[in-house]
Formats: sequence, structure tokens, C-alpha cells
Amino acid sequence: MSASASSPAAEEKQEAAPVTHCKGANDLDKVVLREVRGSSAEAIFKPPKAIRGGIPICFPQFSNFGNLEQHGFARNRIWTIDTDPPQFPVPTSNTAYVDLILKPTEEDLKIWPHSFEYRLRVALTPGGDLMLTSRIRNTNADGKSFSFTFAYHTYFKISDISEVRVEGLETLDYLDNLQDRSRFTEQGDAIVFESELDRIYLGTPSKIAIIDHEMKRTFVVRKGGLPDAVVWNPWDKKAKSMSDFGDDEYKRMVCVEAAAIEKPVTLKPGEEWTGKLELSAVPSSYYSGQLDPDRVIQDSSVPEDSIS
Ligand SMILES: O=P(O)(O)OC[C@H]1O[C@H](O)[C@H](O)[C@@H](O)[C@@H]1O
Repeated sequence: MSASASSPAAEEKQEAAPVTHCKGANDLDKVVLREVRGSSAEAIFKPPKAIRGGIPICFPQFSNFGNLEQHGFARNRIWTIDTDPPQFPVPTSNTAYVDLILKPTEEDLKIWPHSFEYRLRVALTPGGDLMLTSRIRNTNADGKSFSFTFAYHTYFKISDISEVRVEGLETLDYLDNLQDRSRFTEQGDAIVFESELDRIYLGTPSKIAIIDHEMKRTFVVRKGGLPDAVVWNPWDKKAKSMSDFGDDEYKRMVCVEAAAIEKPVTLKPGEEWTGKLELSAVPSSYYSGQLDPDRVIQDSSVPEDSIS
């Protein structure tokens, strides 16, 4: 799906849920791993399997935190354009956006017996920032609550994994997926990459920065309703084991995923949850060694209190 799509068109089926390409004014086209569908290296576009790259949606399960397929089924489903969405809680004036909706099929209900409506708004601001707003409602008629885990599995395109720092997660606790999800405390003043890394940071702030020194560009991730953040780079060995990923592609990508994992979200019938993600790209000189996200996002289109 292209996030540069504008207002809702006539009802039509979308090929896949994830944002796979986003051409923005301020370098946000670099958010994605692939330039266009499958043109780079080893990406495979074969529905119903999600393409690797972009922003796959992990719902109703992150990873193997449950009995469903890895990362849940939402990323592998056909979404529909929602031509008549209810009012969204984020300002969208002057933005180009598309509203998508996902409801469970009969098959989905067999593996996850809960009725839901998942509304996703994908919006691009005039400045090129990308905003994703997920609204998930429990529409169970049997009076039952349900719980889920969630992630925006965002792939960022970077110059060189060895040159990148992730700031905003220092001093936090994390679960290390490479060590049976044991709990550790981050000791570094930033995350740098020297080998495979796969961690779930807990209780994270609403802003995280991915600083690409070589490109002199910083991605700012802002999020709301999503307390956790997954940081992932497969490094060389795992890259080789993935059939839809080039052997060297790990050098040019990092995933920083706004998520709700440690404490699953529980919704009673009729209740709705909102999870927001906003991505900006700014020149790294704004950061130059000091993380001052307030400074770089002060012109953001989303007021601070609307995202947290
Ligand atoms: O290969 P996928 O199912 O898309 O998952 C890719 C990666 O997603 C997350 O980042 C997980 O923390 C990793 O453990 C996993 O390898």
C-alpha cells in the first residue's frame, strides 16, 4: 500500500495492510526498507504473506506471545478502504490520508474467537511526516472481553547499521528475545549495533530517535498508547536464514517498533483502544550528540498531549 494515497476512494480492496512505500517531502521515503515493491534484493510479494519491509501491523499477537501465527494474522490479511470512518482523534486538516478497516473472517474467528473492528488511518502531513492511527474495538456480541498484543513493525532504511544509534531507551529495562526473554537494564547511553539484537524495551518514552551519522539524518518516532519498543537487527547469520531478505540487507535496516507487549491490552465489548505512531525525518545536525526531541518536533503537526 502506498501511504501517499490521498482521501478515501471508492470502496475497493487493498492488496495488503502494511505501508510498503511512503514518498514524503522530508526523506520519509527512506522509512521503508524497499524503494518499491520487491525491487530491492530479496523481498517477496506473495499474498497472503506480508512483504518484508514497510510497517507490518502485528495484531492480535506480537511474535509468539500466544498461540497464533508469528506476529498475528493482521499483517497477512486483505484490508478494505473505509469510506465512512467515524471521527478520528488526531487532527487531519491539510493531511492526505486513507482509512482502512479490518474485520475478522470466519476463518479468523476459528483461530481467534473474537469479533473486532480495526480501523487504521494512514496520514501524510504537508511536511512529510507519516502518522498511523489504529483504533481497535471489541464488537463481541457474547459479552466477552479480549486481550491482544500489538506492534507497528517499522523498518527504517539506514546507511550502515554500524553507524547508527538509537536514543531514548537508555536506563530502561528490556526483555532480551535472544536470551529467553530474560529481563535486563540498558547500561549504554544509546543503543549501538555490533551483533544481532532483538529486545523489547519496557515503559518507553513517547519519543525515540534513530540517529544515522553517515546520512546526517535522524528519524524521530513518536507514539501514543504504546508503552513498549522493540529494537531488532538480525545481523549476518539470521539474515542468511531468511528467504525474503538479502544476506547483506541487515547493514541497511533497523526495526524500531512501537508496541504494547508486556501488558496486553484488554477490551470489554464496546470498548476501543487507540495506538498512534508518528514518524519524522530531520537533519541530524539538530541532534549532534544531544538528544533533544522537543526541539526537533516542536513544529510537529501532532500536539504533544494528543499522542501520549
Ligand atoms: O520474520 P518476522 O516474522 O517478520 O519477524 C521479524 C522480527 O520481528 C520482531 O522484531 C521480533 O522481535 C524478532 O524476533 C523477529 O525476528
